[in-house]
Amino acid sequence: MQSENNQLYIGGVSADELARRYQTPLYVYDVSRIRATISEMKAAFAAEKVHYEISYASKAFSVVAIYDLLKDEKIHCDAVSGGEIATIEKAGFPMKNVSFNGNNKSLDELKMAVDYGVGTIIIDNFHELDLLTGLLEKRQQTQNVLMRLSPGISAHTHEFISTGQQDSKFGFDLLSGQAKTAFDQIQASKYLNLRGLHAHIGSQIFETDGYSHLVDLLCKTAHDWHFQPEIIDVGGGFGIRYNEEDDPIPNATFIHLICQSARTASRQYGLSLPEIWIEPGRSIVGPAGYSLYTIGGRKDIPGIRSYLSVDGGMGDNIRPALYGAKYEAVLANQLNAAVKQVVRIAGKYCESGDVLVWQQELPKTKAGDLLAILATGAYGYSMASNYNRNPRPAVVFAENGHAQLVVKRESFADITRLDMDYEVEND
Ligand SMILES: Cc1ncc(COP(=O)(O)O)c(C=O)c1O
Ligand SMILES: N[C@@H](CCCC[NH3+])C(=O)O
Repeated sequence: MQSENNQLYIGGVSADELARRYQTPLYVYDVSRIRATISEMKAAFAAEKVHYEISYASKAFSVVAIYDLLKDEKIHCDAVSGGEIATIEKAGFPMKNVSFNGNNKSLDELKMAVDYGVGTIIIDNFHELDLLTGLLEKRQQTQNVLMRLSPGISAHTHEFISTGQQDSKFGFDLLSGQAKTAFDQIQASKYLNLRGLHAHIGSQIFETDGYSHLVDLLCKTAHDWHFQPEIIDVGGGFGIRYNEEDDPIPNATFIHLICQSARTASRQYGLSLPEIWIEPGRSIVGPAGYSLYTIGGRKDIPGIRSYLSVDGGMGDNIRPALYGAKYEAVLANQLNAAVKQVVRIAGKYCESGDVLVWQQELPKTKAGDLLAILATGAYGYSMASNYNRNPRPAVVFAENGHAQLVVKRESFADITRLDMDYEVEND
């Protein structure tokens, strides 16, 4: 965390100046931190001397500015909806470097992907397989695809963000044999070019075992199917630090172990080492993001607790309410002042569960002070809502002392824009 004169700085710009210029609540990204993470990941792969691709998972944070940055960093990205593809297209991001995941892609979304020339479609289920094959046949066009497997591996993470277990809506089920049936169908189609296998075991993962098992399983499956994959894609999920309870494994360690496992498994199953793809979202943008809020009201309940309310909440960060996620906050305008209180930081939404930090030590605070919640760069803006008709905050990118507004704050006019003007008929 950068600080100067007891003030929080983000990308070389003081939080105070950011709040004055753009108001609060505000999402701010430290752009050089995103670049550093990508460089760290690239260096880890380069050290392994493997062919690889880092495909940023858009769901973590999808706006034009992030794709501009990824273009600059020359990595790929993964989309899961027509809306994300439209945002990627607006950024002029090379479509050949885009993959398309999702467990219920509509025909319109598949058409959009094929029309735009999305590089890789990651086929998830039989319905999609039929839709895509029909579409390509009509157009007499071929498409590069991966197959998403449901590997039956449970990562130790929150149930709602664990995706690799057998009881999951994602991917072709391996254990029941459905995946093999799908594989045969894909291989039999002259419109589908199957480049490899994909699986994702979950998110916010703090151990490496799941990935080693997964790599082994993907290679063993390929071997059993007499298939030499060009690619194995092990998904995303690398855990990050939100508060002091989190002790994440460095991205480079995950990558090293994934590559080592791939080497071992390829040798064991008689495969040439495939290209290794990862799909990290949270680990690329999460630690680089800050949410700035202005402190408002306070409620002290004797013998119970104190609530500090801020001008945002579950509409800009649903994760504490949805997953019980724990964050850490700092008093941005008194960064190093001594701790004087323990408070619960609540939002302004009409829900008791609208909490941003369950238990936070802070210096003495007063209304008007600036609070920053750390590591909110992933699944904050991307999961934001207009609950209680609150406008979504603006997004600012800060780098080398320069701040750039990249998404405008919503106005009340934006909030009411889609409500139709209609005549009420009185009879
Ligand atoms: C298929 C797939 N890839 C990548 C990700 C990104 O995960 P994370 O943001 O934890 O890296 C997800 C989300 O969990 C996912 O479902
Ligand atoms: N939205 C989740 C992670 C995404 C899981 C999707 N596979 C979170 O905030 O942690």
